[in-house]
Amino acid sequence: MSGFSATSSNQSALQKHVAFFDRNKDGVIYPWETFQGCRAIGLGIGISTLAAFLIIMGLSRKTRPGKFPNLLFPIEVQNIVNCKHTSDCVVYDAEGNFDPEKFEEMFHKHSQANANALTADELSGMLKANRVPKDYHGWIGSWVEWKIFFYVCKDKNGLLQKETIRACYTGDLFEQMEQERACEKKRN
Ligand code: HEM
Ligand SMILES: [Ca+2]
Repeated sequence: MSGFSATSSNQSALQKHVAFFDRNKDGVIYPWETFQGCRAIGLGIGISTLAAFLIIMGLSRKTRPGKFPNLLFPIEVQNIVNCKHTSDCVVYDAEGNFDPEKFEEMFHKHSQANANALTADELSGMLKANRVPKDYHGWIGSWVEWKIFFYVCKDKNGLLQKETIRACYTGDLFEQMEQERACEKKRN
């Protein structure tokens, strides 16, 4: 354990974004917790398994600088900022805080059909515009994050709403989705 409470109020937005996947709130995210978190927000078994493997194997080492590799692939929530990549939207600053100005700028630049939502085409355009030349790792990272996000969170008109995107950045979204799913299950 990292000695860090995953629920502390001085967490950065990026720490909150990932803390949802730390199911037992001990500050460390294991592959099975990523799987459970993905299932809790409604992803299928196949994609949740794939996400758990890819995220954990890609990010674990970066959050454990100087530590011996661990085959359980733990991700330390405290150090998640080390996993930031390039070719992103720069809405998370270098410390992993949410930058409201950059968020508005992103919408200003890329939402055309609707002021408060992105279409699939606008999203693709944004990903292309963010690409730093030859930064293939960053291209893939951004593509996977945004395409899964769009697929899971688009509304019935095929739009990704601005407030949904804001909640993804601030770390509230996954919690909301889990609660909504739980309510739906109760109703049915
Ligand atoms: C299905 C679940 C998830 C979705 C849909 C998702 C989606 C996103 C999106 C849309 C961004 C913004 C990227 C940008 O600004 O261009 C982001 C950022 C990020 N996410 Fe997630 N995420 C998920 C789960 C996770 C998990 C489990 C982790 C790690 C434990 C993680 C780590 C990160 C990091 C490190 C960033 C910052 C990237 C950067 O600024 O360079 N995400 N995510
Ligand atoms: Ca944990």
